[in-house]
Amino acid sequence: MPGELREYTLAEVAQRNGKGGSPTWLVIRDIVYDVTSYMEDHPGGSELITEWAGKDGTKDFDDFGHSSDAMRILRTLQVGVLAKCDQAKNRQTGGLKDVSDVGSEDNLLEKKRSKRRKFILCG
Ligand code: HEM
Repeated sequence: MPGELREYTLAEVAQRNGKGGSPTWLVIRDIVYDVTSYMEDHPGGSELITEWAGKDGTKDFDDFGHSSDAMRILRTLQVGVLAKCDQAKNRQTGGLKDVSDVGSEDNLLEKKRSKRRKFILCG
């Protein structure tokens, strides 16, 4: 569908880690970004981004407390969204901000759906 963003698994993102001529992708809050063209312009240096190449850099990105300018640049670099199954995995490994979410009905439903998607998308 036009305008709809492709889903990528963490494994697919990991293949775009800037090595061997691949582009540099990273995940921030379940969105997949291609930051290849921005690396050299990054005020914090390219090394900080390289550290998170092919991975989920949400925590470090947030820890710095980037400005709305940074968010605006980020939006222009979006290439996709993280596959739902991996979003769930991220939450289980500490991405979940609010522990009260864990047992909610929505969350359980989402977990069930995620399991199904896991089978389809993430093997
Ligand atoms: C995930 C890894 C990242 C880390 C750890 C990180 C860290 C930092 C740090 C430490 C600075 C401060 C540099 C200084 O003042 O000397 C900075 C600035 C900045 N970064 Fe990042 N950064 C990351 C990714 C990104 C990405 C992906 C973008 C945008 C596409 C971005 C955009 C900016 C901008 C615009 C600034 C200037 C200050 C501001 O407007 O917030 N950063 N970053």
